Amino acid sequence: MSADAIDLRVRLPRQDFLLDVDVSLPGRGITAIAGPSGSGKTTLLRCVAGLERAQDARVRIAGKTWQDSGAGVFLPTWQRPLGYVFQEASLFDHLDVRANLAFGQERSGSKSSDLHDLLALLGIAQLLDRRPHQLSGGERQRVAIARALATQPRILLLDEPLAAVDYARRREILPWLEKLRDELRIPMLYVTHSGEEVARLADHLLLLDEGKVRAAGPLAETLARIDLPAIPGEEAGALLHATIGERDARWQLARVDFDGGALWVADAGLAAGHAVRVRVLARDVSLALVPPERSSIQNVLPCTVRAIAPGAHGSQAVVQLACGRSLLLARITARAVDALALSAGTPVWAQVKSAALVV
Ligand SMILES: Nc1ncnc2c1ncn2[C@@H]1O[C@H](COP(=O)(O)OP(=O)(O)OP(=O)(O)O)[C@@H](O)[C@H]1O
Repeated sequence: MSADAIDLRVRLPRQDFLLDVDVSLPGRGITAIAGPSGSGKTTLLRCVAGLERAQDARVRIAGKTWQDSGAGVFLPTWQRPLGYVFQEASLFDHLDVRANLAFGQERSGSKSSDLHDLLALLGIAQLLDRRPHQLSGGERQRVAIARALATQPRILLLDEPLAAVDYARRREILPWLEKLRDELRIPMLYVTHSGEEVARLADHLLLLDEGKVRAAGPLAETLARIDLPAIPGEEAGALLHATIGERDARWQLARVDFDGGALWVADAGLAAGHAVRVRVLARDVSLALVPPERSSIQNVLPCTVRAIAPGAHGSQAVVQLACGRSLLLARITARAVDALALSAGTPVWAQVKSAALVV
């Protein structure tokens, strides 16, 4: 474990629920915390913040111990350098944006030059004189994030920050969150129910189920596991980290290159060299033992079967494929697995019917 890792061991019993988590998370980037309703996501965040006092817990962030029940250490919330962003931005209505930000700054004694950087990072410099009711939902959340960051925290905790924002505003705020992920040096724990936000923002995924860790790992690797349920409400599928390689103006397609091959996807106007994420749903991948010819499916990748698991319905199977160092999932019928005699190690051609840039 690296020195700046987030080390969480929390045991918190409640009447009908036990949060029992022991996990080490990376000290950089966004860790999405997902799982069914009531699985303990918010409770875990509240334990990190010290808003919930688990009797049996160890919380270490950026090399500092915030809580260690064995050693009798429990820092109260105000002594934990953290930023907390809720579903509804909790700004002071009687203060303008400038004063709201100053409130966060005074708490930490940070400098105005830091604030200048924050305004640019979140694109809110032109909103300083407005009061919260004069902001859109997306702008309010950006100000709430800036205020949380103005305290110079060592970690940013976000509890479904886009859940109360409508679809259009969500699309507007996502690029800012991407920018934060790429430019901030502190880690973020990001609770969400949205597969879209996970695919777009997360570097790492922590999946909770009934208070326990169901999985924790790098995003692409974890999404491609066949022993896990997909994120609740989302379809199973893989995520590829890729780069725009070439654009075909005539057919409005872009080639994305990843470790394992290349796919043509709808052109989103991004220039060659741009890093992108590509989502490939399991239901859009079929398999063949020989390279298909004269097919309408033009994205065909040589792969090797890594593992096969039963699908959600008895007729289905999910096949995990290695394509270079990337992983794909294919959902096919159990009968097709039998007919093609697929097993771990079988070389196959994956036909990708549809793949989309996550933008
Ligand atoms: N203050 C509380 N007192 C007692 N039980 C609580 C309290 N808050 C939450 N719970 C229970 O703890 C469990 C975990 O709740 P939590 O809010 O952490 O789940 P969650 O994964 O964040 O859910 P959701 O996705 O619905 O927000 C649930 O069974 C919930 O009913």
